[in-house]
Amino acid sequence: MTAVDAPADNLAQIGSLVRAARLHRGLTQAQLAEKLATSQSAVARIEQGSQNVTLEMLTRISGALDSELISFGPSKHQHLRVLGGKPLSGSIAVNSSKNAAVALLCASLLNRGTSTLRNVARIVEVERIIAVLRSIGAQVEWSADGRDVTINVPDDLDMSAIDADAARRTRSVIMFFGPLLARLEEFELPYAGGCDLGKRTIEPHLIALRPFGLEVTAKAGAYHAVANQAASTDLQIILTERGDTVTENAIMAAARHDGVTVIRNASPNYMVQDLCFYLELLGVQIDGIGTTTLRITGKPTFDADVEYVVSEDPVEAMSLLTAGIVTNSEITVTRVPIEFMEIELATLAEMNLGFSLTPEYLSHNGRTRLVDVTVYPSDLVAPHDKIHPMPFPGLNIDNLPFFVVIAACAEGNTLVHDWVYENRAIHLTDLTRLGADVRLLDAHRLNVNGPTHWVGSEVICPPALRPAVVILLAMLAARGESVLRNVDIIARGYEQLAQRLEELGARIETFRD
Ligand SMILES: CC(=O)N[C@H]1[C@@H](OP(=O)(O)OP(=O)(O)OC[C@H]2O[C@@H](n3ccc(=O)[nH]c3=O)[C@H](O)[C@@H]2O)O[C@H](CO)[C@@H](O)[C@@H]1O
Ligand SMILES: C=C(OP(=O)(O)O)C(=O)O
Repeated sequence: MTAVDAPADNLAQIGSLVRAARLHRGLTQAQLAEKLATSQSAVARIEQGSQNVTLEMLTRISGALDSELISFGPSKHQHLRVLGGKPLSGSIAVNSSKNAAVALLCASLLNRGTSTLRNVARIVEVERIIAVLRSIGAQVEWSADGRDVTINVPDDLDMSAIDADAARRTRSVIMFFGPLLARLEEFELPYAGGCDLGKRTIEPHLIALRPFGLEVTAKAGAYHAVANQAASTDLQIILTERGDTVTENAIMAAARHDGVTVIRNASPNYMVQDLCFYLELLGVQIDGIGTTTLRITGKPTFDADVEYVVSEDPVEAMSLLTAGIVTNSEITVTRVPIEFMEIELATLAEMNLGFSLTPEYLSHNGRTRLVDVTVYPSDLVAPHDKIHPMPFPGLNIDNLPFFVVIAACAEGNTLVHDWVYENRAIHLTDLTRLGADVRLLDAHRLNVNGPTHWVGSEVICPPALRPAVVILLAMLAARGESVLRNVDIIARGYEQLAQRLEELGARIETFRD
């Protein structure tokens, strides 16, 4: 039987599919191994994407899990059928964050020792960065339970072997610039991609990294980077934008810079804090974590075996709370990183949402403050003022789309202003297909008139992560049957979202054409 000689990215995707289907069936790796007459470690390797699998094995796995894992011929997208209009109940925990995980994976390039990242979300964005790391020579392994990742980076990286396809499908790969500039004199990175949110510049990254000696020219399909001497030992970096990944790039460059770097207008957002906590474990001294001015004392080499537990995702917290709010349910979302949800909750309080919080407790990283939030059925009203995002501390840019579906449930008129992305607001007008009155005033502003009498409908998933989830959540509110087509993009940022919502009582069925 022929082995599927697939690129690492595909093997990782097959592994993720196997794991998702196994968990959906409620089987352990050992139970699946028994059905397949193989060992648990073989199942673990398949799920890690670290083993070529035969077509025969794939067919057997499909049979054992009663799930079509691969199809031949034209690709078959995944769709969701939702039977909505029913209240949810129960409790659900927030998963660890996509944006911290990708930053930490990029930062592991700085370390010569073993970096173990615990509690990593098994999502496509993470798999893509792992595929890129593996392609240039890093050893990246998932633990048997699929929660932890260990990374070992060799002294010599082979940038010519980079998995350009995986790299081009994520924007996060731009965070290779910061750690690589201290390791390599010259390298190329494919142009970074991501969701369809309109143009996203990398200019602030190039400005921030220039004082460290990085010079970048754009060539056909790739950035050509040359690392020169840094401008001086002590550096002052003033960011032109308080962006998250640009701050992370500057921090990673500063960590390896032999001197003191002061970064001003830094983003103090959650993923930046996670990155700083990991670098502290590596021995980098960072003053000002959680503020807009960071003072970093770098080190030319790192050779430490470190473990870091990734913190909880505020955007997933917002997504799960929204599921409860739009279905007018009482649900509890546990492990909410409260520092990054305060403004969202204050805005929701102004909209008359009833909710309660437990006392704070610490995340497994020992640093991030968590609470459990219970939301109650409420008669929502539109806020007096427009809702708009700001770099942290402000209403999170990625949480804004959830306020559109919430505003559609509220009595009155809400203006939502997404000044950040050129092309994200438009995707939310798909809510009109489910009965909402959402009008695009211009590329950045939406007028939402509620409350909505939601009705089930069929919608093709927008090519943007958060708007896609917003449509799914509106379908939970909509009476009758809805179909959301081509939902693959949701797996970029959410692990098992449909299945986890089902645990709250949502009725969602996954199917393919
Ligand atoms: C992997 C990761 O961590 N991704 C997050 C990160 O992406 P990332 O850091 O890549 O975000 P971008 O650099 O694309 O910034 C988003 C947009 O905001 C604009 N901008 C940003 C800051 C600012 O002070 N002024 C300004 O105008 C940028 O020009 C851009 O249009 O931050 C975004 C904004 O929080 C989030 O949506 C992404 O989920
Ligand atoms: C825009 C987002 O992420 P990225 O930067 O990965 O595109 C997001 O998470 O909504």
